[in-house]
Amino acid sequence: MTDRTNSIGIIGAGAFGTALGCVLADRNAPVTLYGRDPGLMAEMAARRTNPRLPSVTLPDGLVPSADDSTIHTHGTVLFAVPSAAQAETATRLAPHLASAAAIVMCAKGLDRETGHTITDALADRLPGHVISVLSGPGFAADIASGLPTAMTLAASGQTDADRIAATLSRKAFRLYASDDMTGVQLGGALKNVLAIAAGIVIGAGLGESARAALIARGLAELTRFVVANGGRPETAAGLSGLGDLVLTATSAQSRNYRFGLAVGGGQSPSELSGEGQPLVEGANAAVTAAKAAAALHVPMPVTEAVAAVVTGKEDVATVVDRLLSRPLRSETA
Ligand SMILES: NC(=O)C1=CN([C@@H]2O[C@H](COP(=O)(O)OP(=O)(O)OC[C@H]3O[C@@H](n4cnc5c(N)ncnc54)[C@H](OP(=O)(O)O)[C@@H]3O)[C@@H](O)[C@H]2O)C=CC1
Ligand SMILES: O=C(CO)COP(=O)(O)O
Repeated sequence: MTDRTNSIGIIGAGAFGTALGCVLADRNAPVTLYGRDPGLMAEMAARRTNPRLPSVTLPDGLVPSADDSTIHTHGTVLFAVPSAAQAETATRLAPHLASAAAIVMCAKGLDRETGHTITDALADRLPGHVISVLSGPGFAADIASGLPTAMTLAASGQTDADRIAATLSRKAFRLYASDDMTGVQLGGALKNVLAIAAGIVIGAGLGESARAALIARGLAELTRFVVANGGRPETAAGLSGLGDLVLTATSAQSRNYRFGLAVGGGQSPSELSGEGQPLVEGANAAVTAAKAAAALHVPMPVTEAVAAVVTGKEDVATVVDRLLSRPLRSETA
């Protein structure tokens, strides 16, 4: 029987929740993976596979479940549902959580209602719980296959961050601890926006030199946004900012990048969104971040351009022309 303080539960049986379950589960320390569809969870338990991560066989220690009533048995609970579902998930699960359970928020986005970090929205709904965030470069398929990955685990206190990072780290899944919750989350949200932009650049045939420029200037605006919101520039330069930006702005494994490729190639953003389409968190994040940046007077030309394109207000040619017409300035200004 697993000790409750060491027991891990994962909410959300999508690609990332399943990958985390694969890397964390052990025959002697099982991990429960909670999904909302009882039929799918029963099928996963029987077939030992998840259609959202088809390349992977689920390890013996991973237990698919649709029964929220056992959530109180876990000392650490990972919320691996998309950004837009995090707040409602917290509200729904609050009565089921053990009072001392540590929460790990695993999505990359912003709270759409408030424009703040998602952990702020969780803290309002889960008083008394330590709330942390897991973010950084790591594709679900790579993590689940046991390939080496490194991500950041942030909590508001370094001691909590160190403890939770130690609980969740494995030999090939290395978590670096941080106390910069804001920097880590804004980096994760904005790298998705920039991955869309990088995909558009390549899809529109603008070339790899233009993409390199986009990545560097995108990192500059990501850093400005992090700092304006109270995060640290070195967090933006770390795994959750630069690290994840490099990964998702250069790999067709990224859904945000693939979305950008299709839009750059002429497809309409509205056709690529909604029911049945892959999750693209950067589209909403672009709109939310552009609004927040305007309120803070932080210049974010790439984010504004992505927001204009994904909402159908402007086409790719128009925003590219505008970006190329910006006055020249000092690189570090
Ligand atoms: N995939 C990856 O490589 C990585 C993903 N992430 C982050 O993880 C988060 C989840 O992404 P990922 O797992 O890939 O996405 P998927 O689309 O693969 O899965 C999303 C999961 O969340 C469930 N879900 C959606 N809405 C709700 C809701 N309202 N209540 C309960 N469950 C819900 C879905 O259930 P259903 O099937 O019933 O719709 C599905 O199981 C994102 O924020 C992403 O940025 C982070 C790092 C890597
Ligand atoms: O965040 C990711 C890897 O670190 C996954 O990116 P996508 O959501 O764009 O697929």
